[in-house]
Amino acid sequence: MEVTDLMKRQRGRVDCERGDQDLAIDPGVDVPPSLDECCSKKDQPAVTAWPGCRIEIFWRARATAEHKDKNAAHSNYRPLIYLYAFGRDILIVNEASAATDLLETKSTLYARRPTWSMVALTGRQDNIAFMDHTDRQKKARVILQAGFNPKAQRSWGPVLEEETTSLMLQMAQSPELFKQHIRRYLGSFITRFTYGTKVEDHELKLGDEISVHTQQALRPGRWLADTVPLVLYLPDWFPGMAFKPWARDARTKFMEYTARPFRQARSSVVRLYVVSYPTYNEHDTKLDGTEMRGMVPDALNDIIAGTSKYKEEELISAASSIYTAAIETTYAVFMDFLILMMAHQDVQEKAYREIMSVTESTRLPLLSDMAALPYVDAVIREVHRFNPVTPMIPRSPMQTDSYKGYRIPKDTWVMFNIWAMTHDASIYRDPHQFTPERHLPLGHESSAKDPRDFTFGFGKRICPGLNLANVQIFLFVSQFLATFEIRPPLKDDGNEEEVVLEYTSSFVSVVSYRVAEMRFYIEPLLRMMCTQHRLIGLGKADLAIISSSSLYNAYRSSAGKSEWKGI
Ligand code: HEM
Repeated sequence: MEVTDLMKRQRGRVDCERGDQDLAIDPGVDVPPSLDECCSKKDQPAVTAWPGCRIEIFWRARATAEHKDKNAAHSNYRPLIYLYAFGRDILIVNEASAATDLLETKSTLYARRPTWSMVALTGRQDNIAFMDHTDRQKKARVILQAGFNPKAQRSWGPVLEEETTSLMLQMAQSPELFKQHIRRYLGSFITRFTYGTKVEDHELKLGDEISVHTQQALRPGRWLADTVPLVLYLPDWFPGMAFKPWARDARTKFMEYTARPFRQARSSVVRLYVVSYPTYNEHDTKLDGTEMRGMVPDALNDIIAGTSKYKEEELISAASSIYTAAIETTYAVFMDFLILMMAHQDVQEKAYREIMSVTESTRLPLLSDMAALPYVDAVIREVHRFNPVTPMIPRSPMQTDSYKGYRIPKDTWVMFNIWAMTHDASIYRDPHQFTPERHLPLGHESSAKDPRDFTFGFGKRICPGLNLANVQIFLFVSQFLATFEIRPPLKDDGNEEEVVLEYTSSFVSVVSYRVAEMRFYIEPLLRMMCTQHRLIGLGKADLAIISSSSLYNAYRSSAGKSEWKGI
């Protein structure tokens, strides 16, 4: 059972033993109910746990009082849950106010991630997301934030607009390959942004592989080394040590993926200097400029010229942290959006009409249209809320802490349950309903809290790529809606299938669907129709307006076969 699963589906009976110590509790202060009481009360939301683990449910009385409103049926979460599992203390924080108290008010204390043995074994120790909150980590974050912030967006925003439009065209030409098109679009933009180079197919494949490795490395309970670190000293041939060669392979691939483009960018910067300044040495401060543009070559320029406040190692950390963090999360949001639109045709239609009222069917939406598309923005917020793609944010206090009378020992894995926060009925009425309208102000009622305040994290380690993510999601969503209609697959009797949503329980979570994945993912897009006024542009400089009805006819005549080239 995964922690993410545990938190999303608190069903079934508690399977627990009484622990011999109240590890996280200061005696005499607001003592929680005993385990026997937790396990025997019928009205308790039962918690599924790992066999043999001890479990305490904190603040039962307070939580019960708070959940008395009419949405209480949906609020199955206690504010804090303590688990002892995998040989460590785990505290699950379900309540938004507790997250704010710990991660914003005590932001420095909680600015650390827990340690995973597999992070170092797979070579991710210099990745911003897993490093301690050191000077190097802070500076690497600043490099990323500066690259993605709204000011810098002026340079990459137009490029992203064009690349999104090209993606729409590619998807219209071969809709059955839509997943590959989306991953290539995400991978190619981020590589171009980071290193200033084009992404090759084998690099995309490698990038996908390292993303899978990262997710596997982070799985709680999967690795014996997380629970028994001593096994790290056993030889490979020892029974149960198969994870070691796996980790070595993951590490080699990760190094290949991150070190090679960095070295390439570096040697290109240096080469240029050597040509421009034959007497060049690395400490030459007269150097300026390189033809390669991107976060790494630009920063290297300054570092080599001695005009930067950053070191090369900080840049390496920044650059090597981007790919998995950016691609998997954004891809998951795109997939959630497609599936949710398939399930909610009325929402799709409303958003489409709003877009058409702004673009008047003459062009695809651009970033300058963002403010004029409040319903599209509401749809995006609701997609984030409905299935936060990083449902758990892990942190660990640097020192033993005390919170509302409870002791949280140093090194406890504190898991912030974002899913519970975005499904808290006291913040979002009918949280299990997909309702974009909740994000629009109505009369005197203000709109619901922006779920992105939760889904991008908190405090000192808030996602540094959130501006890029917001911009890219807006472009994808608005251009997709302007171009395509997303419908469920057809059953044998010709009727549309009912859409039943499920979730994957991976570290980055995606809404999935009960029918076989291929059929589910491909069919709705095979049935894409560009209706009369939905037009596709090829990019600003070279705008080709294609009659959408001719696209549709071409599609019909080819009966959706993969060899169809569209236009
Ligand atoms: C929808 C898209 C995204 C979501 C939902 C998302 C969410 C998150 C969350 C929840 C965290 C942990 C924050 C915390 O501990 O409080 C995080 C960290 C991070 N994200 Fe994102 N992210 C997204 C896109 C991106 C993009 C596009 C980039 C880079 C271009 C990025 C780079 C990072 C990095 C480097 C970290 C680690 C920060 C640290 O530990 O200090 N993310 N993200």
